[in-house]
Formats: sequence, C-alpha cells, structure tokens
Amino acid sequence: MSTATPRPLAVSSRGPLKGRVTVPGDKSISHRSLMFSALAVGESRVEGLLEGEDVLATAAAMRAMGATITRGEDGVWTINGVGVGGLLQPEGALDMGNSGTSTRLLMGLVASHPITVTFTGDASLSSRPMGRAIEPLSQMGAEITASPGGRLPLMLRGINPAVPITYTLPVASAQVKSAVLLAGLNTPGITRVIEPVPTRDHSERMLKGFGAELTVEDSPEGKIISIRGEAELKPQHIVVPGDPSSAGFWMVAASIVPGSDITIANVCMNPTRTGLIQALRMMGASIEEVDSREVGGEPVADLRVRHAPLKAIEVPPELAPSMIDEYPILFVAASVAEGRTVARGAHELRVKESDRIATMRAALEANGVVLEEFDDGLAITGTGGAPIPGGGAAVSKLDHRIAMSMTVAGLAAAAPIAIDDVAPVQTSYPAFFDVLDSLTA
Ligand SMILES: O=C(O)C1=C[C@@H](OP(=O)(O)O)[C@@H](O)[C@H](O)C1
Ligand SMILES: C=C(OP(=O)(O)O)C(=O)O
Repeated sequence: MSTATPRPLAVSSRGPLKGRVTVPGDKSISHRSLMFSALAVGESRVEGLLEGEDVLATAAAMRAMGATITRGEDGVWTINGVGVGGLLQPEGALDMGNSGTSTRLLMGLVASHPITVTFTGDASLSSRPMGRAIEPLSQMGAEITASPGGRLPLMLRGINPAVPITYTLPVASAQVKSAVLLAGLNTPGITRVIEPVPTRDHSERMLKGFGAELTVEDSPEGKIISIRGEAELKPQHIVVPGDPSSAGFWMVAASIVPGSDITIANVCMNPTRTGLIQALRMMGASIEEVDSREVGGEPVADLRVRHAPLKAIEVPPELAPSMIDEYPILFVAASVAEGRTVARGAHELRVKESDRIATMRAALEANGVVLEEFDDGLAITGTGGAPIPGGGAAVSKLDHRIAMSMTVAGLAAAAPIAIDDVAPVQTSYPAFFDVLDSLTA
C-alpha cells in the first residue's frame, strides 16, 4: 500500500493549465458498486471503476468473502455475487489499507452475517475512530473487540439474525449511515437511520437501483431512511461517474493559476457532493456547467473552469457535509484569494486520513501563508492573487488529499514546495501526476 515507499516531490509553478481532463470514477460509488454487486445474485458489470488502492482494498475484501471479481482487458469489471446472507468466512484478516469507507461499510455488511472478521489498516487508518460504527452495529447484536480508543485492528463477530434498529446519527457521516443500512440488508424487518444533516446519498440511490426496498422520508428530526432486510439484490450494469472530489484539485488549480482554461469531463454533480463548487463560485470562480446529463442514476456535467480572481468568503458551515473532503483544496484557494476566508464547522476534518486542519495549517504556514487555527477549521488571509511565497516543506501524513492539495499550492507558489511524500495519491487518484503533466504540457 501507499505506506511502502515514500515519494518526495518538489512542486513549482508551471504556467497555465489548458486542455481537457476526465477524472477517475467516483470513489464512494466505486466502493459501493463492488460491495452491492458482490451481494447480488448473478453477474454485475461496472464501467469506470476507480482503480485506486482504497477501492482495490474493497475488491480484495469482497473476494475474500466469496465474490468473484475480475477486471476485463477493456477495463470493465465483472462481479459474481454471493447473495445477501451469503458472505463467507474469510481465511485471514481483511487489510483495509488507508480506506475509512471500506472499513466502516464492510463492518456493516459483516455485522449481520454469521462470520468473524478481523479488520486491519495502515498507520493512518489505525488512528481513526471506529466507535461511531461500533456503537450502532453492537446495538444490532454484533460483537466487536477493538484496539484502545475504538481503533483498528478490530475483530467483529457478526450475528444472524441481527436486530433491526432505528438509529439517529450523532455525527454527519455517510459511512456510519451506510454501515447501518448495509447491516440492515441481511436483518429481518426494517432498519432505520435518521439523518439530521444530509450527507452523500449514494448508498440510498444505488441500493434502490439494485432492487432493495428502501424509502427516504423527510421529518422534523431529519431524513428517515428505512430499508427492509433479507433483501434480494439484482445484478446491475453500473457506469461510475467522475469523482467530484478528484475534480476539485483541477477546479482550484485552474482558478488560481493565471491564464488557465480547462474542461473537466463527466463530473458527478450529485447535490450532496457539490459544496466546493458552491463555495468557489461564492469566491468568484468561473465554473461553467456544460452538457448536464444523467449517468447511472447520478447527475453529471462537464465543467469549464477559467482563471478568475478569488475573494475571501465565510464558508457556510452547512456546506460542510457536501464538501467534507474538499476543505484541504479549498484552503489552497483561500491562500490566494483577496481577504480573510473563514472556514469553520468542520470538526470532522480532524479524523480523516490525517488531522486535515493541523496538517494543512502546518503545510501552508511553512510556505508563508498567514492563517489562524480553530478547533473546527481555519481562517486564511490570502495573497490577493499574488503567488504564495512557497519555499517550505509540506508533510502529507499518509493523506492523499494533502499531497494533491499541496501540489496544487506549488503551482501557485513563488518558490518550490517540497512535499515529503506524494505516494498516497495512489489511494484515490493514481493518474494525478500524469494528468497534471498533460494539463501543463
Ligand atoms: O461514504 C463515503 O463514501 C464517504 C463519506 C465521507 O466520510 P464520513 O462518513 O466519515 O464523513 C467522506 O469523507 C469519505 O471520503 C467517503
Ligand atoms: C476521507 C476520505 O476517505 P476514507 O474515509 O474512505 O478514508 C477521503 O477520501 O478524503
């Protein structure tokens, strides 16, 4: 995995970004495509799957639990599922690598199957809190023994039949929501999740597409998502739309490097994912949607992004769930905006692949950016369009989004930024540096 060999890289400005880029398949949808196909009865096909380390960890885990998963020479993946209830006891521990999504969603799946699974991960993943998934899954009857602080490695003994619950999410987390819904798939009766703050809804959309009986209702407490268990999933042909989180790096790069004009093709525009676009537009970014359409049950568009002077904003905290993975790159945009951008209400950043508030603060500060750290975010005083000073180090802390964000910062810096390790980009965007080369050729 990406921990193996660190890859240092010094990034300097390369001039304007020009041309057209197709971003890789959405990571959230890719994980779910493999998991749900592996639980369907029969053969599913997935086009445009993200072939990053995180998703490959999910593929390996589903194989270890009985699914047959192959990649054709045309890049189309074929999955023969075992059926809901049919997951097999894996022989060894499941290595989740760097992937929180794989871990929490698979904990949910295993919880209602009569198998016992040990989950392990890299140093980053082993420092992240799993208590948020352990709590509801224990209520459903799973027995979970975790490392101190509710961390990996952990052992989960699933139960069949599990107990259906109604669970109100204490944190805005699509992973926890999905863990409970996936446990509900093989649980008799109705399992409900109440979501006070909306988060990405790919599980809901896709489970319906696979034929599960799933309903979403609005209530004063929030969205109530109900799934009827002992579901039968029907195999699907899935076309994975492009990842808006990966697109975010190019949106910001083109916005902040003078003379840039790019088109990012096939970006998933699901409203639970477009917070960065909203925030950048508030800052004055030029992002034009071209050819809006639907792909695989998700809204999709091509985005034309041209350089534009950015102005500081107060980032509305209610946008947080729809741009939670995009704060690191938003901090880079804020670093060259005119004025002081304040982004708060994003506590969750502290428990991602790294503490993304502290990691970005250190990396930007070392490169001359003026900022202030809060428990739940950063305030950043931008250069007003001038290059950021650069010339410092950036420590990526096994966090792909830090490595990519600081690369983009380097494109807008007066002196090179020395990133200690960009190998983590493999988790979500293996072609990132090839695309950068093509846009700056
Ligand atoms: O459900 C998902 O696919 C994801 C949910 C988010 O995590 P949380 O549920 O922890 O907010 C996000 O940060 C992660 O990259 C992917
Ligand atoms: C938080 C992320 O992923 P995960 O939780 O799956 O590790 C991310 O991709 O930014």
